[in-house]
Amino acid sequence: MSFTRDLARETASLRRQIHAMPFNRELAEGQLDPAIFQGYIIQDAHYLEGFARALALAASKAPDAPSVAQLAGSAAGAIAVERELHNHYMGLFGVSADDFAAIAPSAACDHYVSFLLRSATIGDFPEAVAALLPCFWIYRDIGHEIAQHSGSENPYAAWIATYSGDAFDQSVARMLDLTDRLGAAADDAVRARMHRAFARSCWHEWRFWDSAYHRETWRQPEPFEERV
Ligand SMILES: Cc1ncc(C[n+]2csc(CCO)c2C)c(N)n1
Repeated sequence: MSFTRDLARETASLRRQIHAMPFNRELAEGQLDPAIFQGYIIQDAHYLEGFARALALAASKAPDAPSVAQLAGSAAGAIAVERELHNHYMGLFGVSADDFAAIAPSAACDHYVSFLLRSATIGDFPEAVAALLPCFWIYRDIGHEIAQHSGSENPYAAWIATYSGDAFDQSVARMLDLTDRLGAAADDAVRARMHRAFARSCWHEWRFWDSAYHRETWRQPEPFEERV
């Protein structure tokens, strides 16, 4: 069995739950509250920049030139493709660059990005790749599943088309292939770290949608009077 099949089997339950999340079900039906999608897309723009940085850091650790080119290319592609998608939706919702700059990353976004950056800096190359994989793989599966039963009149059609398109499929296939090769060459200790990093990122994907759906903000302490 390939290494990525193993990863899929271990995270099957969480991945099924991601498909069943109200965010994704309502998005598929075109019924997702635009305010929720707006909050999501703003957080996703923050996420994307951190994700591209993590890809670029991982690229710098790659053991061969084709892998450097693949990951650095995905970093550039992530910024380009997603900027287009985000500009489309931010324009539609009337979110200006200043509005965006005034909204800080959510706790879920910050946590996910920090995890990816940590994996790409402190982790070794296989671990970094395993942490980066769910972002590709889960979005492809969600994109395809939603595209199967969603009409062109769906307000989220541009988002759905991005993640169910051929160009994206190809970059996911390359990432799966790289992970399989790394998993096959790894010893047990490295493989265990890859499994852990992959599962943690799958959880972060779940958390990112959950937090967007509930429009979560940072918890703050109650204000209190200082006694002097
Ligand atoms: C939280 C979150 N996770 C994954 C993606 C999907 N995604 C973002 S960049 C990229 C690589 C190539 O474009 C992919 C697949 C997202 N948008 N938001």
